[in-house]
Amino acid sequence: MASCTSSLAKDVGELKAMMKAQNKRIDTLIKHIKEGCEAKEEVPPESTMSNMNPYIECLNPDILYHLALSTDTTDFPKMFGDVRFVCMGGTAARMLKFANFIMKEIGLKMNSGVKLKDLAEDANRYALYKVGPVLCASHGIGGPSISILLHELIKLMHHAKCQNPVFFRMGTSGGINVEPGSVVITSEALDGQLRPVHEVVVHTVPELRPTKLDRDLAQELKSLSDPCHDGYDTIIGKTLCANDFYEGQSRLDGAFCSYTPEKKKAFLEQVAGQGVLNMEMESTAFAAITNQAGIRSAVVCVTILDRLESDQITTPLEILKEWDSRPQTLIARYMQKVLFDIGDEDCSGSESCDCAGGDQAQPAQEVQPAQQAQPLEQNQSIEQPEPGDE
Ligand SMILES: O=P(O)(O)O[C@H]1O[C@H](CO)[C@@H](O)[C@H]1O
Ligand SMILES: O=c1cc[nH]c(=O)[nH]1
Repeated sequence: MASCTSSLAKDVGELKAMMKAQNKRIDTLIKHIKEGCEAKEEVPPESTMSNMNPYIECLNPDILYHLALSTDTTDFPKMFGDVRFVCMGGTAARMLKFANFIMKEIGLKMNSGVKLKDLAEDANRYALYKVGPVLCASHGIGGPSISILLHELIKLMHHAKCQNPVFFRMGTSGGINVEPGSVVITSEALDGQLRPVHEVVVHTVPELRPTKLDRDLAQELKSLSDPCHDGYDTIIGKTLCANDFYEGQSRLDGAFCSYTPEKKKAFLEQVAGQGVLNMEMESTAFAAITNQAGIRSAVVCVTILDRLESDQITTPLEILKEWDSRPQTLIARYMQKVLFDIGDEDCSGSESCDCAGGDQAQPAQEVQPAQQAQPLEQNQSIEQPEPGDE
């Protein structure tokens, strides 16, 4: 009964938020109608990506090889110009699951019988789904894999003239002295030598790029967790990013092992003593590359074991699946907040708003009509069923 009531309350809250967003949009449209045709058509500004390679402008077309997208066959501003969130995770299945989940969470629908289309399927490398303002991409395993994807996604953002997109990595990790199933939001990503850098070797010379993540974003994400209600902890701490799952993470169960169990224990205790809560394999590249492009970003990973207890992952698949969705739930809450939480706007002068001015909460950014409870439009990942398909 209690859970039914709280689920209804959540639905009502979401519907109210969506209606407020609709009302705000209607106000804008009414204003435009009043201003009539005198209003000039807005030219989209350039993207907000910083430090872009100047030679990109010489590429005609620019081919994003690993995504099978090219500027001569795709209208990037039309197709991707509305993207506000880019979510990345290791596997295609996770990202498809997230794309379907976030669709519902932000009030979008597809007709029954259609399914999401992988926009990068022709390249057979990464999966790419678009759902309204959310782009979801799988990045594979390790720094080189996520680095290639980030180069191409940032160029995609640049060509599409995207404005201030926020990037997330939603992953799994090995916790250190952390209850399995907990969610860790990374405060600082450290490499295998415990340096807060991502090393890129250019012309034989190692360049060290800082792995800066957005502190405010991490705090805001944490504020959206609710350990009592969620049933698990969400904590902020350092993440060790290794170049390998086995020896790179001091496991004793790889094909080779050059250290003793005592050395392993000492290493894990040493890093835990330095504030490291978990280990995974992409956070340094993700943090450094998004930082270089001036993109706000966060790494949110569930811990699937406590490395002080074991190396092998023995948790049943069903439980792992549920844990896998925990970072997704938190990130979805953030997106809902940004898209719909417009409770404190002063709507006293509104022509369509029925609230008596200001429940608390953050000002929300405007939601485009195509992002509200409507069928997805043409620039989304929609695949029509084949004749005869269910
Ligand atoms: O769960 P994902 O996103 O794949 O991330 C973690 O899992 C992989 C290793 O199993 C590494 O890529 C590590 O970073
Ligand atoms: O122990 C773990 C679990 C998931 N991913 C990792 O990189 N390490």
